[in-house]
Amino acid sequence: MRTPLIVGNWKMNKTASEGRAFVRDFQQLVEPSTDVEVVLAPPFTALESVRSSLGATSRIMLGAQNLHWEQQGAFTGEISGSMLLDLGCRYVIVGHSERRTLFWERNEDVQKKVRAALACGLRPILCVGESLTERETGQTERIIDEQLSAGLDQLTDANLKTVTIAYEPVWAIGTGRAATTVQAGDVHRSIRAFVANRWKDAAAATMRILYGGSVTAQNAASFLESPDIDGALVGGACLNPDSFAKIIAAANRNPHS
Ligand SMILES: O=C(CO)COP(=O)(O)O
Repeated sequence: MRTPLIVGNWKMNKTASEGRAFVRDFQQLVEPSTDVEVVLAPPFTALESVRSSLGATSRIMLGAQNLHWEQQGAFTGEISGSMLLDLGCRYVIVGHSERRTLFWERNEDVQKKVRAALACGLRPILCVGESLTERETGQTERIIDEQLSAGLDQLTDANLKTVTIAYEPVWAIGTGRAATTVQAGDVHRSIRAFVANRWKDAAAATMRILYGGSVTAQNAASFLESPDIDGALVGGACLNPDSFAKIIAAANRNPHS
Protein backbone atom coordinates (compact mmCIF):
# COMPACT_ATOMS: atom_id res chain seq x y z
CA MET A 1 0.00 0.00 0.00
CA ARG A 2 1.43 3.37 -1.02
CA THR A 3 -0.23 6.35 0.62
CA PRO A 4 -0.67 9.14 -1.94
CA LEU A 5 1.59 12.12 -1.32
CA ILE A 6 0.78 15.62 -2.53
CA VAL A 7 3.58 18.17 -2.20
CA GLY A 8 3.21 21.90 -2.80
CA ASN A 9 6.48 23.44 -3.97
CA TRP A 10 6.04 27.17 -3.44
CA LYS A 11 9.37 27.89 -5.16
CA MET A 12 10.39 31.55 -4.56
CA ASN A 13 6.86 32.69 -3.73
CA LYS A 14 5.15 34.09 -0.62
CA THR A 15 6.60 36.05 2.26
CA ALA A 16 6.36 34.76 5.82
CA SER A 17 3.11 36.69 6.39
CA GLU A 18 1.65 35.53 3.08
CA GLY A 19 2.49 32.00 4.20
CA ARG A 20 0.50 32.56 7.39
CA ALA A 21 -2.49 33.81 5.40
CA PHE A 22 -2.27 30.82 3.06
CA VAL A 23 -2.36 28.36 5.96
CA ARG A 24 -5.36 30.12 7.51
CA ASP A 25 -7.37 29.72 4.29
CA PHE A 26 -6.01 26.32 3.38
CA GLN A 27 -6.77 24.71 6.73
CA GLN A 28 -10.42 25.61 6.35
CA LEU A 29 -10.49 23.66 3.12
CA VAL A 30 -8.41 20.64 3.98
CA GLU A 31 -7.18 18.69 6.94
CA PRO A 32 -5.85 15.54 5.34
CA SER A 33 -7.20 12.16 6.31
CA THR A 34 -4.98 9.17 6.81
CA ASP A 35 -5.55 8.36 3.13
CA VAL A 36 -3.31 11.11 1.78
CA GLU A 37 -0.16 12.85 2.98
CA VAL A 38 0.18 16.56 2.33
CA VAL A 39 3.43 18.53 2.43
CA LEU A 40 3.89 22.28 2.09
CA ALA A 41 7.34 23.33 0.89
CA PRO A 42 7.59 27.11 1.33
CA PRO A 43 10.80 29.11 0.93
CA PHE A 44 13.20 28.90 3.89
CA THR A 45 12.05 32.31 5.12
CA ALA A 46 8.42 31.17 5.52
CA LEU A 47 9.09 27.78 7.14
CA GLU A 48 8.71 29.07 10.67
CA SER A 49 5.53 31.06 10.05
CA VAL A 50 3.94 28.16 8.16
CA ARG A 51 4.93 25.73 10.91
CA SER A 52 3.50 27.85 13.70
CA SER A 53 0.33 28.61 11.71
CA LEU A 54 -0.29 24.93 11.04
CA GLY A 55 -0.11 24.20 14.77
CA ALA A 56 1.30 21.22 16.59
CA THR A 57 -1.56 18.84 15.84
CA SER A 58 -1.87 19.37 12.09
CA ARG A 59 -1.35 16.36 9.83
CA ILE A 60 -0.04 18.70 7.13
CA MET A 61 3.73 18.35 7.02
CA LEU A 62 6.51 20.77 6.26
CA GLY A 63 9.15 20.35 3.58
CA ALA A 64 12.06 22.43 2.29
CA GLN A 65 13.09 23.02 -1.30
CA ASN A 66 16.83 22.46 -0.97
CA LEU A 67 19.63 21.83 1.51
CA HIS A 68 23.39 21.91 1.62
CA TRP A 69 25.24 18.63 2.04
CA GLU A 70 27.36 19.77 4.96
CA GLN A 71 25.89 19.99 8.45
CA GLN A 72 27.47 23.34 9.30
CA GLY A 73 30.44 25.55 8.54
CA ALA A 74 31.69 28.30 6.29
CA PHE A 75 29.09 28.06 3.50
CA THR A 76 27.68 31.57 3.24
CA GLY A 77 24.06 31.62 2.19
CA GLU A 78 23.45 27.90 2.63
CA ILE A 79 21.09 25.94 4.89
CA SER A 80 21.80 22.49 6.32
CA GLY A 81 19.53 19.50 6.85
CA SER A 82 19.79 19.70 10.62
CA MET A 83 18.62 23.34 10.50
CA LEU A 84 15.59 22.24 8.49
CA LEU A 85 14.87 19.36 10.82
CA ASP A 86 15.02 21.73 13.78
CA LEU A 87 12.39 23.93 12.10
CA GLY A 88 10.04 20.96 11.84
CA CYS A 89 10.71 19.86 8.27
CA ARG A 90 10.09 16.20 7.47
CA TYR A 91 10.77 16.29 3.74
CA VAL A 92 13.24 18.05 1.47
CA ILE A 93 13.13 18.41 -2.32
CA VAL A 94 16.48 17.52 -3.88
CA GLY A 95 17.71 18.00 -7.44
CA HIS A 96 14.77 20.01 -8.77
CA SER A 97 15.38 20.83 -12.43
CA GLU A 98 15.43 24.55 -11.63
CA ARG A 99 18.35 23.89 -9.29
CA ARG A 100 20.03 21.70 -11.86
CA THR A 101 19.68 24.20 -14.70
CA LEU A 102 19.73 27.62 -12.99
CA PHE A 103 22.13 26.79 -10.16
CA TRP A 104 24.32 24.24 -11.92
CA GLU A 105 23.61 21.32 -9.59
CA ARG A 106 25.21 18.20 -10.98
CA ASN A 107 24.26 14.58 -10.29
CA GLU A 108 27.24 14.40 -7.87
CA ASP A 109 25.85 17.33 -5.87
CA VAL A 110 22.38 15.81 -5.84
CA GLN A 111 23.85 12.55 -4.56
CA LYS A 112 25.55 14.34 -1.66
CA LYS A 113 22.32 16.15 -0.83
CA VAL A 114 20.25 12.95 -0.78
CA ARG A 115 22.79 11.37 1.57
CA ALA A 116 22.90 14.46 3.80
CA ALA A 117 19.11 14.54 4.04
CA LEU A 118 18.94 10.87 5.01
CA ALA A 119 21.80 11.23 7.48
CA CYS A 120 19.87 13.80 9.48
CA GLY A 121 16.49 12.09 9.25
CA LEU A 122 14.84 14.09 6.47
CA ARG A 123 12.96 12.31 3.71
CA PRO A 124 14.39 13.35 0.34
CA ILE A 125 12.15 13.88 -2.68
CA LEU A 126 14.58 13.20 -5.52
CA CYS A 127 13.55 15.01 -8.71
CA VAL A 128 14.38 13.53 -12.08
CA GLY A 129 13.28 14.44 -15.59
CA GLU A 130 14.36 15.05 -19.14
CA SER A 131 14.46 18.24 -21.19
CA LEU A 132 12.45 18.60 -24.38
CA THR A 133 15.52 18.02 -26.56
CA GLU A 134 16.39 14.92 -24.58
CA ARG A 135 12.86 13.57 -25.06
CA GLU A 136 12.83 14.40 -28.74
CA THR A 137 16.16 12.69 -29.29
CA GLY A 138 15.08 9.51 -27.49
CA GLN A 139 17.24 10.02 -24.41
CA THR A 140 14.54 10.14 -21.73
CA GLU A 141 15.29 6.76 -20.21
CA ARG A 142 19.06 7.21 -20.23
CA ILE A 143 18.89 10.63 -18.57
CA ILE A 144 16.52 9.42 -15.87
CA ASP A 145 18.56 6.27 -15.24
CA GLU A 146 21.66 8.43 -14.77
CA GLN A 147 19.85 10.74 -12.38
CA LEU A 148 18.47 7.79 -10.40
CA SER A 149 21.80 5.96 -10.35
CA ALA A 150 23.54 9.00 -8.88
CA GLY A 151 20.79 9.99 -6.49
CA LEU A 152 20.17 6.53 -5.08
CA ASP A 153 23.75 5.24 -5.21
CA GLN A 154 24.72 2.98 -2.30
CA LEU A 155 21.58 3.60 -0.28
CA THR A 156 20.60 0.91 2.17
CA ASP A 157 17.17 -0.72 2.02
CA ALA A 158 16.13 1.22 5.10
CA ASN A 159 17.17 4.48 3.43
CA LEU A 160 15.50 3.63 0.13
CA LYS A 161 12.22 3.21 2.00
CA THR A 162 12.23 6.85 2.98
CA VAL A 163 13.08 8.22 -0.47
CA THR A 164 10.38 9.55 -2.79
CA ILE A 165 11.04 10.08 -6.50
CA ALA A 166 9.41 12.94 -8.39
CA TYR A 167 9.28 12.62 -12.16
CA GLU A 168 9.17 16.16 -13.52
CA PRO A 169 9.71 16.46 -17.27
CA VAL A 170 11.46 19.81 -17.65
CA TRP A 171 9.30 20.74 -20.64
CA ALA A 172 6.14 20.37 -18.53
CA ILE A 173 7.22 22.61 -15.65
CA GLY A 174 5.42 25.94 -15.55
CA THR A 175 4.47 25.66 -19.21
CA GLY A 176 0.83 24.61 -18.92
CA ARG A 177 1.83 21.67 -21.09
CA ALA A 178 1.54 18.69 -18.77
CA ALA A 179 2.71 15.27 -19.86
CA THR A 180 -0.12 13.01 -20.93
CA THR A 181 -1.10 10.36 -18.41
CA VAL A 182 0.29 7.77 -20.82
CA GLN A 183 3.66 9.57 -21.08
CA ALA A 184 3.87 10.00 -17.31
CA GLY A 185 2.64 6.46 -16.62
CA ASP A 186 5.28 5.00 -18.98
CA VAL A 187 8.14 6.84 -17.28
CA HIS A 188 6.84 6.00 -13.80
CA ARG A 189 6.70 2.33 -14.73
CA SER A 190 10.25 2.42 -16.04
CA ILE A 191 11.48 4.21 -12.90
CA ARG A 192 9.91 1.49 -10.77
CA ALA A 193 11.42 -1.23 -12.98
CA PHE A 194 14.82 0.46 -12.75
CA VAL A 195 14.65 0.51 -8.95
CA ALA A 196 13.49 -3.13 -8.90
CA ASN A 197 16.38 -4.25 -11.13
CA ARG A 198 19.07 -2.24 -9.50
CA TRP A 199 17.95 -2.60 -5.90
CA LYS A 200 15.12 -4.75 -4.64
CA ASP A 201 11.61 -5.54 -5.77
CA ALA A 202 10.42 -4.72 -2.27
CA ALA A 203 11.95 -1.24 -2.42
CA ALA A 204 10.37 -0.65 -5.82
CA ALA A 205 6.97 -1.81 -4.63
CA THR A 206 6.89 0.60 -1.70
CA MET A 207 8.65 3.58 -3.27
CA ARG A 208 6.37 6.51 -4.01
CA ILE A 209 6.81 8.12 -7.41
CA LEU A 210 5.17 11.52 -7.87
CA TYR A 211 4.39 13.31 -11.10
CA GLY A 212 5.16 17.02 -11.42
CA GLY A 213 4.75 19.48 -14.29
CA SER A 214 1.66 21.66 -14.86
CA VAL A 215 -0.52 19.65 -12.48
CA THR A 216 -3.82 21.47 -11.95
CA ALA A 217 -7.10 20.95 -10.13
CA GLN A 218 -8.50 19.91 -13.51
CA ASN A 219 -5.94 17.30 -14.58
CA ALA A 220 -4.80 15.90 -11.19
CA ALA A 221 -7.35 13.09 -11.06
CA SER A 222 -6.27 11.67 -14.42
CA PHE A 223 -2.65 11.37 -13.20
CA LEU A 224 -3.61 9.96 -9.82
CA GLU A 225 -5.75 7.24 -11.38
CA SER A 226 -2.66 5.75 -12.99
CA PRO A 227 -1.43 2.78 -10.90
CA ASP A 228 2.23 3.87 -10.88
CA ILE A 229 1.60 7.54 -10.05
CA ASP A 230 1.51 7.87 -6.28
CA GLY A 231 1.00 11.59 -5.94
CA ALA A 232 1.99 14.97 -7.29
CA LEU A 233 4.65 17.62 -6.88
CA VAL A 234 2.76 20.79 -7.62
CA GLY A 235 4.16 24.23 -8.45
CA GLY A 236 1.85 26.99 -9.72
CA ALA A 237 -1.43 25.37 -8.66
CA CYS A 238 -0.30 24.95 -5.04
CA LEU A 239 -0.06 28.70 -4.46
CA ASN A 240 -3.81 29.04 -4.33
CA PRO A 241 -5.48 27.28 -1.37
CA ASP A 242 -8.55 26.38 -3.43
CA SER A 243 -6.79 24.73 -6.34
CA PHE A 244 -4.32 22.93 -4.06
CA ALA A 245 -7.20 21.62 -1.92
CA LYS A 246 -8.90 20.30 -5.07
CA ILE A 247 -5.74 18.40 -6.05
CA ILE A 248 -5.67 16.83 -2.57
CA ALA A 249 -9.34 15.89 -2.90
CA ALA A 250 -8.50 14.12 -6.18
CA ALA A 251 -5.83 12.07 -4.36
CA ASN A 252 -8.32 11.21 -1.63
CA ARG A 253 -10.61 9.70 -4.22
CA ASN A 254 -7.87 7.62 -5.80
CA PRO A 255 -6.23 5.48 -3.11
CA HIS A 256 -3.68 2.99 -4.48
CA SER A 257 -3.20 -0.45 -3.08
O1 LIG B 1 8.32 22.26 -10.72
C1 LIG B 1 7.22 21.91 -10.31
C2 LIG B 1 7.03 21.41 -8.93
O2 LIG B 1 8.24 21.16 -8.33
C3 LIG B 1 6.03 21.97 -11.19
O3 LIG B 1 5.71 23.29 -11.39
P1 LIG B 1 4.33 23.65 -12.12
O4 LIG B 1 3.26 22.85 -11.40
O5 LIG B 1 4.17 25.12 -11.95
O6 LIG B 1 4.46 23.22 -13.54
